[in-house]
Amino acid sequence: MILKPVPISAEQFTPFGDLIETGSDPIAINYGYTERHHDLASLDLLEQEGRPIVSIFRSTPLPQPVTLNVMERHPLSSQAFIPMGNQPYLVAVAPAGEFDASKIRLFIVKPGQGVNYHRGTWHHFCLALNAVSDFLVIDRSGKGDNCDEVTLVEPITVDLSDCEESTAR
Ligand SMILES: NC(=O)N[C@@H](O)C(=O)O
Ligand code: NI
Repeated sequence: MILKPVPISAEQFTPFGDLIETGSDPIAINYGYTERHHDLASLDLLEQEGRPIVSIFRSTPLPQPVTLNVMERHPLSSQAFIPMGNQPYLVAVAPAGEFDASKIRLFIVKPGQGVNYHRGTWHHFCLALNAVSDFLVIDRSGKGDNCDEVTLVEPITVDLSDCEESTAR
């Protein structure tokens, strides 16, 4: 199957999680020298005495044409990725619940945008593009098996041919 990514939007990502980006009504703090773009993601990290943790994922781009063979979910927690560099990246998601490959959605995400997968949202592991890319990751440490993985019966080839958002920065 071939999929073309579409630019992510908060509305289109709502079934899967939160889009983390600056908005139009920040709170002025620090004597007006800082805009607080407040409370952007619903973190769900405490299940079964879970502990929120902050990590950095240094991700190497998959060879092109990018081919997706697996999807995963975290049944016990959310997982947030905030890019630390200037490269776009890909996000592949499917609704929580029984995995349905026909419901996979593929997004291209700008360097200034992060994503927070809600608990149980199926997603592909971190998909850097163009260059090795660092992501700040907020997820859960704790008891229990928190990663289910499925292998795609039909791998997905990502078509970036006319995706101007995917070009290197
Ligand atoms: N395995 C791991 O910590 N990372 C994945 O969950 C991922 O979504 O990249
Ligand atoms: Ni994950």
